[in-house]
Amino acid sequence: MSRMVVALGGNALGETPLEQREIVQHTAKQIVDFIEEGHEVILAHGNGPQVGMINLAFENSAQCQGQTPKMPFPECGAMSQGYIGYHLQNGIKEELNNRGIDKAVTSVVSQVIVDKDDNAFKNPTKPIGSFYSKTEAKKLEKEGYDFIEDSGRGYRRVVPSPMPVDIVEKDVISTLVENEHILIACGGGGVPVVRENGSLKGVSAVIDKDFASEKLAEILEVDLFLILTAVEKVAINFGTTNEEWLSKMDIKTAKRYCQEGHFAPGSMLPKVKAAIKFAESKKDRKALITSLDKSKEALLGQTGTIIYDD
Ligand SMILES: Nc1ncnc2c1ncn2[C@@H]1O[C@H](COP(=O)(O)OP(=O)(O)O)[C@@H](O)[C@H]1O
Ligand SMILES: NC(=O)OP(=O)(O)O
Repeated sequence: MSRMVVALGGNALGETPLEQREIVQHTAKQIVDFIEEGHEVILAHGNGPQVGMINLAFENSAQCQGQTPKMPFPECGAMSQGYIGYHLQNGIKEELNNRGIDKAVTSVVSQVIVDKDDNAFKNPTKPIGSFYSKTEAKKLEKEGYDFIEDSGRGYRRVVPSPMPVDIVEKDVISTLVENEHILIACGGGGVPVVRENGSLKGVSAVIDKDFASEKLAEILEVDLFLILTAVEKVAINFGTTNEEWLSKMDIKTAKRYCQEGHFAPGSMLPKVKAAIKFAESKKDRKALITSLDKSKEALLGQTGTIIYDD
């Protein structure tokens, strides 16, 4: 048995509300398998497509109707946490009930402190929302939005993504975990906030959920940081004829591969960097990157990519 933070990627959630509810049923089964095996699970999740959808809906509505207020970005992030947490906690609770397991499942709307002087505010890198064609992206750039090409999958809007410094609700999160609640926290990387004159102020950004989950994993002193995404393993020379899928990387090798540019920024690079950060935070800590569907085999050491301190 181990305590683990599980970071869920986009493919564990889906894009539309209907799709998300259906996909989450499948995700919940895998998560409850971990719980049934005796693991203590704390879930974090992404929100790129969802926060983009919420923000765009409010912008379109404000333009067309003139009745809906413009929704600030931190509020959009908080809405995405509530919306995804609602589906996840119900999906997991239902699966627990089906298996006769009596455990409480709770989502905590989490705020994550960032540094107001983080360079990320000058250089937007975090893809949000859906994919656009090059022509659509170029048109929207003229309206003031920033776009990047995302891992060969099309163009996506990007927003600043500062690094997490601390988690505001860390004490309540720890208490709930100690009391054996199944917890969903730091959804979408947490609502980014800065401290200003003794209060918290939301800022327009999306924190990378891999880095926020890593912070959560350190605070909760978990044994394993499990990053679940669309691929079973991490590759070097990804998408080329020399592609090589990796079963393990020690920290030094992983850092070298990062420098050599093997991992795409905004997708695999933050996962590998977060995994390195966790593995080097304390002796014997390791991170595992794999897909949701292969996670059981990966926990048995049969697949996935382990990042460890040798
Ligand atoms: N070196 C690499 N090895 C494996 N996958 C990579 C690599 N570089 C980029 N990727 C892409 O990164 C994707 C995972 O990132 P992303 O979809 O942004 O994550 P998330 O699961 O958090 O939503 C993979 O599905 C793959 O297409
Ligand atoms: N906040 C965040 O990292 O979301 P995605 O994982 O969906 O990009």
